[in-house]
Amino acid sequence: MSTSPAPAAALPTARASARASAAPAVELRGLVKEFRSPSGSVRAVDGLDLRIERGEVVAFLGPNGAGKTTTIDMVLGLAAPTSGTVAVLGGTPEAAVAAGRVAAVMQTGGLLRDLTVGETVGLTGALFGRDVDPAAYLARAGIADLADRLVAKCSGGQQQRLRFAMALVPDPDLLVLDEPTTGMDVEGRREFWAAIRADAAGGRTVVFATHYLDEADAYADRVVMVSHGRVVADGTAAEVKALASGRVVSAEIDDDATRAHAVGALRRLGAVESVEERGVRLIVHTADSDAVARHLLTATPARDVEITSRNLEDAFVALTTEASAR
Ligand SMILES: Nc1ncnc2c1ncn2[C@@H]1O[C@H](COP(=O)(O)OP(=O)(O)OP(=O)(O)O)[C@@H](O)[C@H]1O
Repeated sequence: MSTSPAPAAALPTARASARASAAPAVELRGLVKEFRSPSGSVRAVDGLDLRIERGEVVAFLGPNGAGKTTTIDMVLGLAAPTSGTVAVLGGTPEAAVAAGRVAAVMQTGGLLRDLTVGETVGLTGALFGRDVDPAAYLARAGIADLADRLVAKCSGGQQQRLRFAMALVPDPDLLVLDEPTTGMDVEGRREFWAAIRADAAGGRTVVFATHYLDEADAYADRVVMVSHGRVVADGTAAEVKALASGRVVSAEIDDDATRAHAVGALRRLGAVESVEERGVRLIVHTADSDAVARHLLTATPARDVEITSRNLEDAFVALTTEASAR
């Protein structure tokens, strides 16, 4: 009996075949950005290391002022790092942008209100020296029916999908979106992300900044959580949620020496993230509240034991607050 080799796995595009051997889409090493002002200096990005492979859809998540936009500006070559390095598709951001290999969808700007949606895409093609068929790009952005509408008459969500259509014109390897759905209603967000995900299925690398945990959860393969200019969590949404979805166990131990001994023992228990003392009360953040409660009740004279859940938002605050305390 003869055997034939297994067929090669189907690759959606030539882009996908280039992935394995190619340089990462983004590689940030020891990235620092300081802004100086008369009132002192702000370290917006504080030693950020991040490697994004080709074809990944990555959410860059963080509270206000975490450094998301500043990092994105450096990836797009719009700002220079104070120190550290930025490599995009194996070269400088400027080279990648000039070659049309990186495109961005920002929150505002970039549109002329008196043009129609179709004319806007046509003009974008002209800027790249290409005669493009706007209808094809509008269809991919899910706004084929808006070709003749004036930009000024489009809703915020429709304008964002138009920015997305424009970003597709150079067929970039890397698409960067900075808080693209801010201000959109639920339906607008869903339609916007459906268009992005459909496009990313072809192998394009997508990096987006957002405040919305649910958006990162639903649409990203990987979530990078930043706070105070540093990465505080990095993994799949499920992994980050698992990190974030612990419980808080608290209890009181009156005697100082016994409490200090209990703190040490709790820190040695598996699945304990942190132990904090507030007066006689111990506050324990943990992924295994049963084990912590059992320990407190059986191995210590703890009383008034309480177990409470942390929701994702609480956990996000906890993770980002821990980062600022370090
Ligand atoms: N040009 C600038 N001059 C001085 N400080 C700046 C400048 N740009 C940003 N910052 C500061 O750097 C920090 C990070 O800002 P950045 O806009 O990158 O955060 P962000 O995570 O994008 O926040 P947001 O979610 O609010 O958009 C903030 O403290 C901000 O005030």
